[in-house]
Amino acid sequence: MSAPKVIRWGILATGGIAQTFSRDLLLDPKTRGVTSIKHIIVAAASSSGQARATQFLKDVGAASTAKAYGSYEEFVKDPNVDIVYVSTPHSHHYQNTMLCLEAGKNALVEKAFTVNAAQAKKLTEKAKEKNLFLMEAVWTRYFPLSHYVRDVITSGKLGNVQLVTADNGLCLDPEETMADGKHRMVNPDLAGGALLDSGIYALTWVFQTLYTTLPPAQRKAPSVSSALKIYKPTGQADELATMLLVFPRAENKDVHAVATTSIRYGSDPLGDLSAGPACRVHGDKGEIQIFPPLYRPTKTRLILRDGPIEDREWPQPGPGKGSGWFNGFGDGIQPEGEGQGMFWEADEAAYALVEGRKESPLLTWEESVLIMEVMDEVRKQGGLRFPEKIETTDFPVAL
Ligand SMILES: NC(=O)C1=CN([C@@H]2O[C@H](COP(=O)(O)OP(=O)(O)OC[C@H]3O[C@@H](n4cnc5c(N)ncnc54)[C@H](OP(=O)(O)O)[C@@H]3O)[C@@H](O)[C@H]2O)C=CC1
Ligand SMILES: O=C1OC[C@@H](O)[C@H](O)[C@H]1O
Repeated sequence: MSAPKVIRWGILATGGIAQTFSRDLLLDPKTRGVTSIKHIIVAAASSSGQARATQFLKDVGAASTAKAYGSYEEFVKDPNVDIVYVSTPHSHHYQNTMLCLEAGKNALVEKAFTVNAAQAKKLTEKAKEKNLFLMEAVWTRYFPLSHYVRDVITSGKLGNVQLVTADNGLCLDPEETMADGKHRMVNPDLAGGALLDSGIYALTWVFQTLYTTLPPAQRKAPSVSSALKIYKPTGQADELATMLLVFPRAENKDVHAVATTSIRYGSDPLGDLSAGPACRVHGDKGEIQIFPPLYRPTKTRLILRDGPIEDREWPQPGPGKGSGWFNGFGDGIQPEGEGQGMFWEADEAAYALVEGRKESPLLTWEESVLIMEVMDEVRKQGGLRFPEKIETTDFPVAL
């Protein structure tokens, strides 16, 4: 057996998700049956200073040779970095990713990809021009569970799919946990709000069941009707979004989808799945259900009209510490012994680098841009625009 190909990662920003991702990245890939690749972290950068980056590298268990940078600009020049994981708030993704691409670095960029579709398009154009890999880090798409659900749909088991409902409610109390309005979830300067933070997962389920499952030539953009509720304390970010999408299909087979998201109510208020599925894909021969939370589901139920009900559990492989979660509110959902599951997206990026692919078929550039277009339209219908300096496609802009 040949030695695994080593992918050298650089981590841009040292916040909550950077820590979770990095810990997952360094778990032994063999624990999930992956033998052809291996991830290492060779550098990290913090805009808060080099000491912060040094501490981060230590905390996540990177090798002592990994380099710590106190500036993103210096970091992207590091010749040892194959790919950068961009983990700043939404507001910064465009500037930070453009910085990486201009410096010739491949990039895996946290969700939501950018603030708007124009920025997303510019990034994909730059990646094309520079012949670089670029992917939006919607980790859920790369889970074995998501592969299974897409396969159920493409196999025709459900018949003609007619309706998808998907909900991602976070069950947080923003007045209590984000009282000063500065948290990235509600802060307009960081492009906060339910839609970009959490609505992206409801849309992910709608898109990966109704759009990704079609051959590219048959994919068509949906129409969008929506309503947003503005989070009053910060005034320029949403706390609740409701979206009705209609995907055009030939022969009167248009498919409807309802995607909902909220910071306040929870898809699984008791945290024990008692509220039932958070996504239902309804076909004329049956349905598949995905249980919450939609960003990290671990249970599916297949109900066919002429077959038995099939429940499946999808625990994440480990060995994780079972500790905590990364949204800063301490609501840990990672069971003891499991990894978080962020390694699947890292593996997908690594395979692409090894194979020379510039994008992933599981979330193409075109689809990321289209989803941003849908969220643009939802914000337009809801009268929500962020400050100009984070909506702009100008580069570089100091934020
Ligand atoms: N995939 C998932 O499940 C999750 C994804 N996310 C996504 O990850 C991204 C980051 O979220 P998260 O890690 O929770 O955020 P944090 O606030 O914990 O971290 C963001 C980091 O970005 C850097 N940063 C640079 N400029 C700013 C600024 N002006 N304000 C705040 N931070 C800044 C800081 O790192 P430094 O000082 O080192 O430069 C900071 O620690 C978002 O896109 C979010 O949607 C978040 C949670 C879960
Ligand atoms: O991406 C995310 O997924 C998990 C949530 O808890 C988090 O707030 C969000 O940013």
